Amino acid sequence: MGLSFHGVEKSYAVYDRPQDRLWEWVLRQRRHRMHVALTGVEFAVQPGETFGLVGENGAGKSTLLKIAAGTIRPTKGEVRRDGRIAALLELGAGFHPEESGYDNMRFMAALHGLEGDAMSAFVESAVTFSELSDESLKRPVKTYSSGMFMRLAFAGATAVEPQILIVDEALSVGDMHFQKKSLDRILALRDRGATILFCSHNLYQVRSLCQRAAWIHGGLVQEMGPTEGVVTAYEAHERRRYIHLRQDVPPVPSTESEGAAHIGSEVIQGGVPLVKFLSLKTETAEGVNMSQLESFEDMSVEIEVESYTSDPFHVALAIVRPDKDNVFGTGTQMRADKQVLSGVGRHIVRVRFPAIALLSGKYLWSVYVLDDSGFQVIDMAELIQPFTVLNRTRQEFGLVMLDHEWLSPPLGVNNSHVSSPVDQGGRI
Ligand SMILES: Nc1ncnc2c1ncn2[C@@H]1O[C@H](COP(=O)(O)OP(=O)(O)OP(=O)(O)O)[C@@H](O)[C@H]1O
Repeated sequence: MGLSFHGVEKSYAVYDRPQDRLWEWVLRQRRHRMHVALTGVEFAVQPGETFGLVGENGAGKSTLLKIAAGTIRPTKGEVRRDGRIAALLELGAGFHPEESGYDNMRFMAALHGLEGDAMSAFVESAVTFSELSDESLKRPVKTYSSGMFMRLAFAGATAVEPQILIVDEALSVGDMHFQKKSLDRILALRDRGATILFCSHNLYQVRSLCQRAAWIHGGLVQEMGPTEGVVTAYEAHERRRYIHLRQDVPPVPSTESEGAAHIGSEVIQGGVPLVKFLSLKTETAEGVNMSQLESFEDMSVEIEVESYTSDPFHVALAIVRPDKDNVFGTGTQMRADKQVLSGVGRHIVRVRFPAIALLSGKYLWSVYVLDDSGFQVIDMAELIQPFTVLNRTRQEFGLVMLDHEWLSPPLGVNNSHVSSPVDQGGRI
């Protein structure tokens, strides 16, 4: 069923100097030490499931993906794959640089065992998806820009409908238009029941795409289960690591202009975003963009974006703590009517928070512009417009006021002589 790992372990032989490999062979004397990159991996991904892998650099994710794809063998244990597999790893690594785009697609088809009409259909499907011109496809691939190269590689890798798909940061292939196209192809495969193993440093994408996830740490599966819990645990670990490394916690922008450093297209790979975040404005009875507000005030938020395309998109926003914990996030893709925005020009999104239930503390905003699937981030502005909330009217503490009701003792009863089992435990 799908893809499963049984007691998988991978160790690499590490040589201090390249020549030690030769000396070891000549002298028949061990000149290496073993580095255990992965151990005790045991889980299964079901058909139709998208399973995420998260973890810091060097944790062992790529090793696990390569073992899943069959490009390297585990030292111990085994992987079972039930179905045709496509791996979007090291895209284009098998290309012959001197050969044309067309010929490389024919080689790929031959590797899949395709001949005649089936080969022609494969090549046709791949070159159409790549959107490369006939002239480009006749040239050797070594003359391609890296974007063109990756587009053809992605198109070829997904031209045979896979039942198992291994994806490693492949969603950052090419420009925004192609990234969206690639993501749509992956989502379509998922909807048709493919088993997907998805590895990314983009935790937003892992959260939105994957039902379950594993956090790999030091070659071990540190945590595994429903995505939200796993990613949250990993984020908490990363924060602790960051604080430990930096000693002094990085300053959170304290003014709007400092916050703006995080805004904009530099976060987008491949150029200018097709929809750009412009501004966020908050309003309470006290005024606009107040840096301080009271708990339980009515507040409205207005976000302005500009679209340079007629493609539909969504806008999401989050209230965030300075340590980056999300307090609350929502987006137009979560509205009951799932209404998308579309059309070239400026758009305004307004949200009202009646009697906002934030308690005393410092908060910031994060805004995301997303494609129509709600997965791909087109533009974002994180940790902007800090504001402080003061809770002057109530004594409850914490981040937010939760609706609650005291059930015992009943209202208005003087129970000073009554003791319940809970009271005996010293709690109320
Ligand atoms: N061919 C190799 N020879 C020796 N050690 C290796 C080899 N490939 C990977 N390693 C080591 O194995 C460990 C896991 O590496 P891996 O590439 O799987 O990590 P990763 O989680 O994918 O990291 P990243 O997020 O940076 O891609 C690292 O310590 C790495 O140095």
